[in-house]
Amino acid sequence: MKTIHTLEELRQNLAQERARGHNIGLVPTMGNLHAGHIALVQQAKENADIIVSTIFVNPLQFSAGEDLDKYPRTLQADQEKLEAVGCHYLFVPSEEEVYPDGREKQTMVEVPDVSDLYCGASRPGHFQGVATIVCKLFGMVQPDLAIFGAKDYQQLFVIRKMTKDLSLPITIQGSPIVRNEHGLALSSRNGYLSEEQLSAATALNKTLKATAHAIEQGNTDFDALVEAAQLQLEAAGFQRDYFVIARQSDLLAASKDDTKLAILAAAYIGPARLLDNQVVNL
Ligand SMILES: Nc1ncnc2c1ncn2[C@@H]1O[C@H](COP(=O)(O)OP(=O)(O)OP(=O)(O)O)[C@@H](O)[C@H]1O
Ligand SMILES: CC(C)(CO)[C@@H](O)C(=O)[O-]
Ligand code: BAL
Repeated sequence: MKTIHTLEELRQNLAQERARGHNIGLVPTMGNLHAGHIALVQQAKENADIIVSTIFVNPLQFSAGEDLDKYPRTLQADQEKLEAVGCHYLFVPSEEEVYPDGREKQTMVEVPDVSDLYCGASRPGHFQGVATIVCKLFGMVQPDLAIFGAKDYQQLFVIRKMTKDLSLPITIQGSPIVRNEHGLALSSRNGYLSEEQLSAATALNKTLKATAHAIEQGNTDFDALVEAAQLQLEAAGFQRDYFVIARQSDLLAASKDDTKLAILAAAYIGPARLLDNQVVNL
């Protein structure tokens, strides 16, 4: 695997790959890689000849006071994991390479409406930052295919809409959530938690599954289900962010007649804010 830091070197290498007839799969990350990220690379390998992973802790998607500075940076361990799974290129640009005119002067990409919901409401500007960096990575790598995890369900929705709205010739694939043996979705931010908090955090997935089960059994009192779920999470030691039974089509709150649902949740435990979701198809 070749690690590349500049756009010029990336473009030279990828031009050669394209000239050989290879198509390109992109796996964007913020690093501190775990088995969830490696599954994305594996899926990319099944669908593209050459895999480019990127590591960039994108300042534009962090709000003031968030964990930008303490976000774990573990480049050497990440390189070893990507090498082992057979990734071909790792692109690790500096902030200057990505935002040469500075963050404040960067043209921004804004996906309307959905960017203001849920994670976007808790983290103002977050999805503008995500859409902008992903759009830039698409321009830098010019992949045929890009893969994102279903753990960040709203992010995947935003990226699909951006790709469609901007007519970008890139196939977007989602990849299933990878969990630990107790059902907790793997996340870099799990590393902020103590053993005790990690164990309590399994309530997030349990609560989502219980809510999904109740809906599958015919319960349509979504307001009551959401409030019961929030109380369960609080009893386990979480503090509320959001818990919503949404429609898959536009992520707005579902009504009892909707049949394709996504239960989306974010909650705080200790120093971490965790995300998870459960899809329900009635
Ligand atoms: N458990 C997981 N299963 C599947 N995909 C995942 C998982 N965790 C992260 N991903 C995906 O990996 C990509 C990179 O995510 P990122 O580097 O932010 O990792 P993360 O573990 O989600 O970190 P964070 O804790 O900061 O949210 C995203 O597409 C994300 O959805
Ligand atoms: C897609 C992404 C790499 C953009 O910075 C990030 O939001 C993430 O890691 O999910
Ligand atoms: N996995 C989403 C990246 C973020 O939390 O900013």
